[in-house]
Amino acid sequence: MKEKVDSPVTVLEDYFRSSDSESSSSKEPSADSESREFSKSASRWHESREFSKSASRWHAFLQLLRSGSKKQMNTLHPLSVLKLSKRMSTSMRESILPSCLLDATASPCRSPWKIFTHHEIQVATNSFSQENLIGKGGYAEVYKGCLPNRQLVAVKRLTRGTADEIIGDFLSELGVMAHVNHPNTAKLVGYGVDGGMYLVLELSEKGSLASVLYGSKEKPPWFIRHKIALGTAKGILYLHEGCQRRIIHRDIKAANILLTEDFEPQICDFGLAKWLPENWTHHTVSKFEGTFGYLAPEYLLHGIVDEKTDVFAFGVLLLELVSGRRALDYSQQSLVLWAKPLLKKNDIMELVDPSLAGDFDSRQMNLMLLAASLCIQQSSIRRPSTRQVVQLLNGNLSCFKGMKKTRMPFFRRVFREELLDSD
Ligand SMILES: Nc1ncnc2c1ncn2[C@@H]1O[C@H](COP(=O)(O)OP(=O)(O)OP(=O)(O)O)[C@@H](O)[C@H]1O
Repeated sequence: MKEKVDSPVTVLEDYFRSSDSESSSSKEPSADSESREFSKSASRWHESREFSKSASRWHAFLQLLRSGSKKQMNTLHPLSVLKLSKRMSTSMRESILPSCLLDATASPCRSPWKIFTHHEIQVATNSFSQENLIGKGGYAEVYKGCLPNRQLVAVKRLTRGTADEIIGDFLSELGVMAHVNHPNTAKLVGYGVDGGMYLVLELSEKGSLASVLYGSKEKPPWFIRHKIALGTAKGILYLHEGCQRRIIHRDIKAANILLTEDFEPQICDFGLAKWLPENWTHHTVSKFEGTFGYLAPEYLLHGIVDEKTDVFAFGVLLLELVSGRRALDYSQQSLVLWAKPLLKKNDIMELVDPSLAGDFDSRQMNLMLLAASLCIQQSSIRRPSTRQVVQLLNGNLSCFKGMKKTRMPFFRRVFREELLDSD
């Protein structure tokens, strides 16, 4: 339907006029209690920041592996394996890592994921034929595959770096993928460690959001863009708050949002994901990784990683959904720099993708632009939490009550008139 376009701030205006007595009715996504159960007993492995160099930790790790308890093996945190593995020589790794991760033919531990032999993967992907190649990133090639039971899968073959780096990247991504379980995260079917490192995922029929937004002539209509925005926000909220550990994805972007047959978004590519202990405010990384166009200023300048890193990238993704423009265009112009002055002027007609031809729900558009402008704030403190972003996209503005008090200067500047109304 075509509707009159107001400004994103009119959403707040309406809200502040009538909301003080109103209580929130929106439902928050519930935490995934199953996945909390999943690694309760592994939590003792994560009391410290890093698996330190100390021999005692190695000893504990070896004890756990040797104890042979299936329960303990199943709940052993995959990250533990990675962090330890980085300090392992190949021969040590071979001698102590669960054999199910090293030898597909001799697996004693039962897992919900299938372990594929190289032959099975070759058959499924038609020997990695070029026709089956459906994606290529900086770290991997992704092939479409068909299993004997006719299930369609995506086989991610890790390609970048030395053998040890590939094993590290593989264990890292496998660890996170094996841990997450949400409708808006990609689904692991199994893995292979024979003749290479392979992650086998459910195939996303529609490919990635990037291919749908930029690679096809038929641009997605508004209701699909809105569904993708909300589903992606819920997926990120699950990573930040819903699963056992705080997970920061660190590479939220259109190419990492897969789409199912009915355009349900699924976050994929956990290759850069970081687990943060509960009591850490943030983590600082020295190695620069991620995708230009989506990087938060504090990450670019100081390597600071926390939930707000993902919130910033999600703001860029919202701008892509609204404008149909890439985060960085062919002349390397930043979408954020292009959009900021337009957001400030509320120049919605200039911001919105012309291919929508004005066909969108104006309230949803206002909410999305408001969410985008908050997410791409320069200062990470001023960005909303992912929970607030989900609330906002759901049309629930109650979170602004708190923000109104705690972040007055910002709100005075951006929503001055609305605040006057509500006061
Ligand atoms: N399950 C899947 N179904 C369909 N296509 C997929 C699937 N997984 C990945 N792809 C495609 O392959 C591309 C690359 O995958 P992925 O992002 O995991 O690789 P990567 O090398 O880790 O990328 P990056 O350089 O962003 O880190 C995706 O953008 C997507 O187009």
